[in-house]
This record gives sequence, C-alpha cells and structure tokens, in this order.
Amino acid sequence: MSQKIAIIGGGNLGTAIAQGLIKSDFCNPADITITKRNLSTLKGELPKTVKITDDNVKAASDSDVIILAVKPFQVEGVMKTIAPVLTKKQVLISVITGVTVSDLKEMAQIELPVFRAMPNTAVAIQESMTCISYDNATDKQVQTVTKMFNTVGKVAVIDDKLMDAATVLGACGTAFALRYVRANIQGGIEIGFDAKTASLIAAQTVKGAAELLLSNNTHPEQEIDKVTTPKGCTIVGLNEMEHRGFSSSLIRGVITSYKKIAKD
Ligand SMILES: NC(=O)C1=CN([C@@H]2O[C@H](COP(=O)(O)OP(=O)(O)OC[C@H]3O[C@@H](n4cnc5c(N)ncnc54)[C@H](O)[C@@H]3O)[C@@H](O)[C@H]2O)C=CC1
Ligand SMILES: O=C(O)[C@@H]1CCC=N1
Repeated sequence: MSQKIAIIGGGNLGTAIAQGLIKSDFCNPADITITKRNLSTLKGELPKTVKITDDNVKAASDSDVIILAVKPFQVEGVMKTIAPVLTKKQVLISVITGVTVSDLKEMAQIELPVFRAMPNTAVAIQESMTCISYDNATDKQVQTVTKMFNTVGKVAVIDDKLMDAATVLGACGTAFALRYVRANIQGGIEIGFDAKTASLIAAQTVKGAAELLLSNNTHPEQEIDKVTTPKGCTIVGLNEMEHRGFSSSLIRGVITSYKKIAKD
C-alpha cells in the first residue's frame, strides 16, 4: 500500500516536492495532503486529487510521512500543534533551512525517525540535488526516504553538520546558476540575439556543461581545457571575467549565504 504523505507548508518548495513525487510516480496524487494557511494561493499546478487543507493536525495524523516545508521561524509553532499526534511509526522529514535534526527531535517530543532533506526547486521536474541527514531511522526507512528523493533527482547522504552548506550549494545554488544564465542572456541580447533565442542557448549550454561533469565524472577545468582554444575567443572572455572578479564574487556569495544561515 502506498504511503500517505503530508506536506506541511505548500509554498514554493512544498508544492515543487509534491509535483516531483507525482511526476515520478513515487506516490498517487490522492496520497498527498498539502497544508497551507491561505488555501487560495497554491504555487504551481497540482492534480485535483491532491488534498489541500489548513488543518496541520489532521494532515499529520493521517499520514505515514510528514514533510515540514514552512519557513524557519514558523517551524516551532507548527511542531507544537502536530507533536501530540506524531507516532513512532511515522517518518518526519524537514526541508527547513537551519533547523537541525536535534532541534526537530526536541520539538517532536517522541523518538520517531527524523530526517532532514535539502532539495532544490528542480525537484518539480525530477532534477533536484537533495542532501539528506537523519537520526533514529532504520535502514529500511533510510532506503525509503533516499528512494523518495532519488526519484526526483540525485541524492547525497551527509552529516547533519553539513546541511547548512548543503542548503547553500544545493538549494541557493539553483538561484546562483540562474543568475549566471540571466547574465548570459543579457550578453546574448547585446551581441544580437532576441531574448527567446538567447534564453534557449544560455539555458541549454549550462545544462550541457553540467551534464558533461556528471556524465564524464570530470572537474570543470578539464572540460574548460577542451573549449579554450589557444589564442581563441573563449580564453579572452574567461580571463576578462576573472579580472573582474567572476570566481571570487561567486565564492563570496556562497560564503555570505552560508553565514546568513548561521546568523539566523
Ligand atoms: N525555495 C527553495 O528553493 C528552498 C526552500 N527551502 C526551505 O523550505 C522552506 C519553505 O521555503 P519556500 O517554499 O521557499 O517558502 P514559502 O514561503 O514559499 O512556503 C512556505 C509555506 O508555508 C506555509 N505556512 C506557513 N505557516 C504555516 C502553517 N502554520 N501551517 C501550514 N502552512 C504554513 C505558507 O503559507 C507558505 O505557503 C523554508 O524553510 C526554506 O528555507 C529549502 C531548500 C530550497
Ligand atoms: O533562500 C532561502 O532561504 C531558501 C533556502 C534555500 C533556498 N531558499
């Protein structure tokens, strides 16, 4: 029998997770309950059979897997209301930034399997990178949660201490990459393309570059060496970007996002 899944917080990420799980056939739409405070604003297309409610307690008590997808400052309030109905048979998964496994165990008040998963919004199209940490879970439960997120992209099981870093690299990273694509589109328009063609070229080129790394298991510089023809046009562009702080600005952005999590 397929598992009942409650997604507490049907916002950007919660909705994307539901979309990805449905697209990957991990579960039936009717097995998913999404909770929100304002039922009229669902972010993204979902089948009508997905249950939408503002009743967190009922959603949690009726589900085998509970995925917390509210904002960090909202988690304590949500956990206070659902903790009384949590049981050891259920699995609690949090995608919430900065809330550790031990924080979750304390709020849950019972010893149930607790996972953290850090996907990104590409989960909606089964292309997420999801880092997972956990405590109190059997091998079977780890396999189930890993399988859940493997059906919507790639998975790395990591120590909970690295989850803030995972949030930055694997989740904020989607926005970082898209900002790079947008800059390429702006440059593409300046050198003659219409916006639509520039967007297609910029997006597919970045997708292809990433696929080269994943398929060849290579380091970026190995693939860059295959593009930078000596005295060619690539290397002059790359060097100009580096002269203007390209890599340094990206590294500093990663560190800034990381420090923000630690500060909150
Ligand atoms: N958006 C992303 O790419 C990623 C987000 N995250 C984390 O996921 C969590 C959600 O992020 P987003 O989806 O971007 O935020 P969001 O603001 O789009 O979604 C949060 C949702 O929770 C709902 N909500 C708030 N309080 C609630 C309550 N008491 N009961 C039921 N629903 C409630 C809100 O109505 C909203 O729809 C955050 O903790 C964020 O740090 C983690 C990785 C990636
Ligand atoms: O920006 C945020 O705080 C969340 C965590 C990673 C992506 N969105």
